Amino acid sequence: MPQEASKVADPDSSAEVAAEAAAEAVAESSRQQDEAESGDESAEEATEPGAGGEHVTAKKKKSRKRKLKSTLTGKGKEPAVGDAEAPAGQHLSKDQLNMLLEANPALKNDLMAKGTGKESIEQMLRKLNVSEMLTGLAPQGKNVKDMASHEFWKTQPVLSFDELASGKDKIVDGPIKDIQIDKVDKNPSPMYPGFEWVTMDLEDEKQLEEVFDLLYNHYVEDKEAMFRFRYSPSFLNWALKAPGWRKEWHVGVRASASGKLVAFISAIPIQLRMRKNILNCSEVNFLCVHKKLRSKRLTPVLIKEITRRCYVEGVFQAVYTVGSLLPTPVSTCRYFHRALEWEKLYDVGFSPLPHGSTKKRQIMRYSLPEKTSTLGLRPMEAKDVDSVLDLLKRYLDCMDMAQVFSKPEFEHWMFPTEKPKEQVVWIYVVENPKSKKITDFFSFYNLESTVIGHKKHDVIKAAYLFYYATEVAFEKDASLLKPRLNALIKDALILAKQAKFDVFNGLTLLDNPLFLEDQRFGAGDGSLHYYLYNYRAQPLAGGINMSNQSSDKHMRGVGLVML
Ligand SMILES: CCCCCCCCCCCCCC(=O)SCCNC(=O)CCNC(=O)[C@H](O)C(C)(C)COP(=O)(O)OP(=O)(O)OC[C@H]1O[C@@H](n2cnc3c(N)ncnc32)[C@H](O)[C@@H]1OP(=O)(O)O
Repeated sequence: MPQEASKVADPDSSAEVAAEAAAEAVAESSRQQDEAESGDESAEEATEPGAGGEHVTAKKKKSRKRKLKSTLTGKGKEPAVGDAEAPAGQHLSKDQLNMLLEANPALKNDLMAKGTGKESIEQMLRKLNVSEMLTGLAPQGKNVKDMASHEFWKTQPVLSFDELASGKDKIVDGPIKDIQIDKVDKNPSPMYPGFEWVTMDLEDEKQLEEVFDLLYNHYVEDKEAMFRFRYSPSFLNWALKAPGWRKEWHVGVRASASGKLVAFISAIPIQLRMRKNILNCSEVNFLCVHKKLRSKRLTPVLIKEITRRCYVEGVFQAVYTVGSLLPTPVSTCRYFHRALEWEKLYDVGFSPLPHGSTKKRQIMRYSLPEKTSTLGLRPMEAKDVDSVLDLLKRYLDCMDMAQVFSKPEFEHWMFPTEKPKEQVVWIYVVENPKSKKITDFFSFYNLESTVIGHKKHDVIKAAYLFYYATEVAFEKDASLLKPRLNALIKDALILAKQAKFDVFNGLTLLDNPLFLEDQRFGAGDGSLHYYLYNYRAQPLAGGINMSNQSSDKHMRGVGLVML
């Protein structure tokens, strides 16, 4: 699952969203400056990482680039970004504007931070265009593309910004495009000259290591490039070989001359329930392009190829998560982080020292008891599988969107029998001491982040909250759920600390808003957008309110945890 590496938002900033937008503006202007300074030629030079002995003249490179662009986009020329105007806010009714604000909680916050007090939010809204409204990044609109500027995405079967803006109540859940399997191309799409497609064989440790290396050096970073996800080979082995996995869905690109792996995209099959409909779906993840091959439009080629490989297998829908805004999220969740080793997180720049606080006070704030307190809590055992799966299924039925777990899938994800080199997932159950029934469970997985260029620490060890469920969720008295979840998650924090994790991360999905604040999770600076491919659906609650804060009034839309 992919996403943006998030860290704790600085609570001292007057409006974190505005700060985030400003940081993006700086990054954008430095990027433009870089481009202006480096010129086309050096960018060309950069397109062949590790291409070893291959000798290509600058002229040849230019003509190759032109040829490529037309082959890959199917057009001779791509219109410049921003050629087409998005519909202006003025065309929307008050109801539509309100609906947009509701669909995009970050926006209101942003407008309030930017407002002069003279204009109402509604007046400010009317000055924006639709895509700006949807993104919540309105004041930095130049970083946000409207639908027409998404040269690739506007050609794909995904919900457009305008469709959402024209009224979410009008959206009827269902496939966008009817795919005729016999018309699907049996051959891979054309690849850039000098590069070639490869189907990675992840049963081969060397090839698994190659994927690890690519991601280790080039995968998702936070906005300031301080941290980069470090998915271990054991993790990748687990994530990419879920029941029903297909080798053909582990797609790589190699530089022909050197054989170096320079790009990757993957999918695994899942059954996804969207409200009442069950979709035979693929979950797309680990899209990565070598840093020196960026902005060459290799991504659309990779996406088209994984799409083709899914279509060939009769899989016509997909789900994926991305940290950045594309057309058009079905939901958006926010990252939250609970410090376990606050001082280390402070040292590496992950957690700020709030104004007026001291290091000592922060360490105290995040201290935890040595021992767990839930009666009957213990590591899960093989004999628990059926009861825990049953509990999880009933709990996930309370969510609008969730994976439909088969027993082998449940075992793979939460109780793997194969013991990897590095432990990936932890799972605990609560057994009622009298009835011996399993009443609750929780799980978390291990995903480290590389600390880029730090003298003292090279890695942050993060536990990510995975699935959990409790019988209390089905009690008539809804007020019982919050204390129960708080007790369980507090124990999860204690166990994660015992397992030497530095931080415990979670999103605003499932019922998480019921405990994030009480368990001292801090809001992160990253969001995670959920997307569906070839499926139109009314937006789902992502656990955040109009001010982008965790909210128990906006829960139970997203029940799918992606890695
Ligand atoms: C039925 C089966 C369907 C299967 C397919 C379902 C869809 C799956 C979709 C994939 C789900 C992946 C889930 C994950 O793994 S999300 C994790 C993505 N990986 C990273 O962030 C790792 C670090 N970054 C990189 O490796 C590169 O920056 C990437 C590869 C992200 C973009 O490389 P680059 O910066 O060099 O761009 P380009 O010049 O090649 O291409 C530009 C075009 O690509 C669009 N773009 C940029 N980033 C993403 C993104 N993360 N998802 C979808 N589209 C993206 C962009 O809007 C533009 O299109 P348009 O705006 O002009 O239209």
